Amino acid sequence: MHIVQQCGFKMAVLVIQMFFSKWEDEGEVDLKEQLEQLIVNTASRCLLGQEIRNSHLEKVTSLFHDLDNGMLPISVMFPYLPIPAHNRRDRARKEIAELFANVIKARKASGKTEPDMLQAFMDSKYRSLGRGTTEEECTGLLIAALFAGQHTSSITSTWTGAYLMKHKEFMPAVIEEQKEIIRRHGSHVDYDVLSEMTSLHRAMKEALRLHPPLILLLRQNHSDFNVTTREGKTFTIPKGHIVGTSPAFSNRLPYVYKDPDTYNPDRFAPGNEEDVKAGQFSYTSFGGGRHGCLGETFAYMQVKTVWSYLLQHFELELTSPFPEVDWNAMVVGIKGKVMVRYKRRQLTCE
Ligand code: HEM
Repeated sequence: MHIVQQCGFKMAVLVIQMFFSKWEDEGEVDLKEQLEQLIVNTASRCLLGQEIRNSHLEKVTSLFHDLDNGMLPISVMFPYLPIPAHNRRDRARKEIAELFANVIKARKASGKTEPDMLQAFMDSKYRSLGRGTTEEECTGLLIAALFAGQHTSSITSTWTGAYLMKHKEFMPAVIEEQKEIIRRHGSHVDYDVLSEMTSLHRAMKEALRLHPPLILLLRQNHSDFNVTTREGKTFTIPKGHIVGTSPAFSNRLPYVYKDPDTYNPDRFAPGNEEDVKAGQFSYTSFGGGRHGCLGETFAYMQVKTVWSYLLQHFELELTSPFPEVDWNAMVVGIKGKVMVRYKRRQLTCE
C-alpha cells in the first residue's frame, strides 16, 4: 500500500498545482465549491488508475455525480424505492461496472501492473475463501473508496481553512512551519515532508474533531456483551441489536476535551494530547476498531497537501460569515457558500 500512497501522493501534488495555477493573481472564490472540485480531481486521479484518468475521466465523473445524487436520506430506509434519483443511480452503477470491467480485463490481458489502488484491489485475495477478487468486487471497492473519501475530505479541507482564517492566533505557528519546510526542503513535498507539518496536522485534526462529517456509526452486535458507564451502571447489549455511536457527540465530551466547543489545535500538541490521555476511542472522527477508516492517512495527506500549497502561495481572508453546519446532508457538511478573498504570494524562509 506504501507504493500506492507514494504514487497517489505525486499525482495529488500535480493536480493541486495545476488546479490553483488557474486562479488569478487576486480575487474572490467560494472556497467550499473550489475544494469540492479539487478533491474530486485528486481522488479520482489518484485512486482509479491511469486508464480511467487518461480516457474516461469525464464520463466517470458524470456517472459518479448520478451515483452521488442517488444517495438521499430516504435511501437509507428504502434503498430501492423507484424514484428518479434511484433510477439514475442504478443506471450509472451499471455503466460504471461495464467500464471498469473493460479496464480490468484490458490490464490483465496486457500483463502490465500499475502502482495504483485499482491494482491493489485486483491483486488482493480473500484469506478465508482462497480466491482473488472478481471484476465486480474490484468495481465495488473502487466506488466505495472514492465515495468514502470525497465529501469527507472536501468538507474537512474547508473547515480546516475556515478555522485557521477565523482563529488568526493559530496562523503564525502554521505559517512558520511552512517557512521551515521551505528552508529545509525548498519546493519539494513528499510523504515525509508532510509528516513534518505537525501544526497543520493538528489544525486539521481539531477542525475534524469539531466537525466530523460522519455523525452516526453503526455496528450489529454478534454476541451479548456488557457496557459499564463512567457512573458504574452496566447495560447488557443483546446479540443481534444494532449499536450506534456519534463522533459529533463523543468528540465534545467535556471530560475528554477541555472547553470542548472551543477551537484549539494545541490540545493535541505534545504534552497535552487530550485524546491520548483519555484513552482508546476518545477521538472518533475516523471511526475505530476493525472497520475504522482505511483512508485516514490518505485523507491527512490530501488535505495537508492542499493547505500547504494554499498557505505557501496565497494570502487568504474569509469574507462571508463563519460557515454553519448543514445537518441535512448524509455526509454532514457546510451550509451555503464560504467566500474567501485571495492574493498570490510566495512564502519564503527569510
Ligand atoms: C477526512 C476524511 C475522512 C473521514 C472523516 C473519514 C471517516 C470515516 C469513518 C468515520 C469511517 C468509519 C465508518 C463506520 O464506522 O461505519 C470510515 C470508513 C472508511 N473510510 Fe473513511 N474517512 C475519510 C476519508 C477517507 C478516504 C480518503 C478514503 C479512501 C481513500 C476512505 C475510505 C474508507 C473506507 C474504505 C472505510 C470503510 C472501512 C471498513 O468498513 O472496514 N476514507 N471513514
